[in-house]
Amino acid sequence: MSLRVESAHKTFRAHSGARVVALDGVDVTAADDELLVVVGPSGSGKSTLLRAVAGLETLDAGRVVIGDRDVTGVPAARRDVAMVFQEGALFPHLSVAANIGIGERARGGRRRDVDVRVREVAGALGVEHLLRRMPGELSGGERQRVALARVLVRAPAVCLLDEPLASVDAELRLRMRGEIRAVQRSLGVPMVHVTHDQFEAMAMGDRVAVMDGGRVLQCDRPEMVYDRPATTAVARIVGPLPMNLLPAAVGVVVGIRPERVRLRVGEEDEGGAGRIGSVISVEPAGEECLVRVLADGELLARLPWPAAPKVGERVSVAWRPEDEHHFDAATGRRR
Ligand SMILES: Nc1ncnc2c1ncn2[C@@H]1O[C@H](COP(=O)(O)OP(=O)(O)OP(=O)(O)O)[C@@H](O)[C@H]1O
Repeated sequence: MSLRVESAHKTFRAHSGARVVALDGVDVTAADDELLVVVGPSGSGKSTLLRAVAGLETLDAGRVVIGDRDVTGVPAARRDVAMVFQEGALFPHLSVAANIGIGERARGGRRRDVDVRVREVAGALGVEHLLRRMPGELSGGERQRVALARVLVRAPAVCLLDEPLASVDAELRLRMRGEIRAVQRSLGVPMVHVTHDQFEAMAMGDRVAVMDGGRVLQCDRPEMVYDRPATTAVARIVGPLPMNLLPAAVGVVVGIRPERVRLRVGEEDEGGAGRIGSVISVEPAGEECLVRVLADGELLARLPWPAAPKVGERVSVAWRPEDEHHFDAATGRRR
C-alpha cells in the first residue's frame, strides 16, 4: 500500500505564545516497497512529518492517505502504521522474544508461527542471541534493534523510522542498514526513514526528501539530490560535507563539493576556475583531511591525508569546470 501526504500544514504554539511553523505545505509519497529517506537540519519538520503520518500529531490542513484510505482523521491505533523512535520503547516486564512477537500475538497469530517469524527477524537484525533476555539487560543499541525487529516482524501498512540507528556503533550501522533494506523489501511496505547520517541516506534511500523550514526542497533519487541539487540549500544539506558556495559573476553563485577541490602548495593559479588562498586549518579525518582555505571567502577541501598542506601556506585552489554547480544568487535555484 502506498503512502501519500498532501499539502500538510502544522503550526505549533510554543509556551511563550510564539507560533512555530513545523510543516509548511509538505507533499511526499512513498510507493509500495519504496524506502523514502528524509534528511534536513534540526528543526526542519522531519519528526513532525512522521508523527503526522502515524497519527500522533493532527494536521492543521492537508491529508494523509494510505493506499486508497484517507486516514487524516483516523486515530493512531487504527492506522496500521508502525513507528520506531530514536529511543525504541520496550515493555520492561516482557522478554525480548515476547516484545518482538507481541503485535503478532495480539493479532491472533499462532505461537509456533510467531516464534518462527520472531527468530527470522531477530536473526536478520543480529539479536537472536538476546531473545531470552529482559529489556533492562540490553545496551542502547541492542534495545534499538529489538524495537526495529518488533516493527519488522509483521507487515504494517506503513513503516516509519525516526533515527533508529542513532545509538548503534558504526560497524553495526553499516550491517543493519542492509538488513533493514532486505526485510523492508521482503515485506513490501512503504518505509519513511529519518536520518542525520548522510551515508545512510545515500545508501538506503530509493529517494531522498530534503527538508528545511517545514518544506520539502527536493525529493529525488539519492544521486540526483547529490549531483544535481535543486537549490543552494539542498547543496548545503546533502552530502557528507556542505557544498562550498562562492559568489562568481554578477547574479551567479558557484558551488563546488569539498571532495572536488584541488589544492597545490606554492604554485600560482593554474588558470581556469582557480584562485589563490592561504590555509587556515587542517583537520585530520582518517585517510583524509579537511582543509580550510581563505581565498576570496572561506572554502573547504577534502584531500588525501598525505597531501595535506600546512597551516599558513599559500596554495592555489582549483577544480574541474565540469565539477561546478551554478545557482542563481537571488533565488538560490539551480541554473
Ligand atoms: N510540541 C511542540 N511544541 C512546539 N513546537 C514544536 C513541537 N514539536 C516540534 N516543534 C517545533 O517544530 C519544528 C519542527 O520540529 P521537528 O521535531 O519536526 O524537527 P526535526 O526536523 O525532526 O528536528 P531534529 O532533527 O532536531 O529531530 C521545530 O522548530 C520544533 O521546535
